[in-house]
Amino acid sequence: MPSISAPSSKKATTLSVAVKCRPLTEKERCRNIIRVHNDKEILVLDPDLSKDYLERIQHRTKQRTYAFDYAFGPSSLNSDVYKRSVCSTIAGVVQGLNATVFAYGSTGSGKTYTMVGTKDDPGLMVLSLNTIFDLIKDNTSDKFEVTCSYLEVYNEVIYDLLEKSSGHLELREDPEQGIVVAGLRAIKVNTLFDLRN
Ligand SMILES: Nc1ncnc2c1ncn2[C@@H]1O[C@H](COP(=O)(O)OP(=O)(O)OP(=O)(O)O)[C@@H](O)[C@H]1O
Repeated sequence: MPSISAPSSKKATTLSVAVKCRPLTEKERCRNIIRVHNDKEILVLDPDLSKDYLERIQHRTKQRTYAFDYAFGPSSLNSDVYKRSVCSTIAGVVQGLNATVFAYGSTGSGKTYTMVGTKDDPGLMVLSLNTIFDLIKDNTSDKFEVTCSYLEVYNEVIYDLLEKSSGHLELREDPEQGIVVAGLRAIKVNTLFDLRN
């Protein structure tokens, strides 16, 4: 079966990609074509159920395995995602490293749920802020300034989700940091979260 994965020679990377398959809605149950194979791979079944056994074994099928740095199934909590794929990145922020965590996906794919979450299943932004403030509390020698913004890039237009009446934001050039978004320190691609010290 064909599979797509990062080259095995690539041992260290500054970019990790995680996939999270949210629980299916009632309407979607008839198109249940995603299987989380293991903690790194998902299988997308051929949605054309009319294909017979012969076609499938002769690879005349659209069934594909996709590999990621992390794969999470419908029963995974946001805290599982956070612990495995984000937590170590956040710790570096308090030591002066820049880090970006963003959610990308189509409408209704679960980006807001993953980033914001609920009271019972807090999202990555909430868990990150908890970690940041815990680390700051433990650090008695440095002074910190924490800023937070929450942006969405939708159809290539940027919106400030903390100030909905602000309309869309413009990109501007910052001579020191390259492109930044409207002077804010966070970006979001239909939910993108950027942490800078
Ligand atoms: N892990 C999950 N467990 C339970 N429900 C979930 C989960 N992830 C997403 N959902 C539900 O799926 C629906 C769509 O999710 P969400 O609103 O987060 O999507 P979105 O990608 O932010 O959509 P949009 O781009 O349209 O804002 C919501 O009803 C949400 O509660």
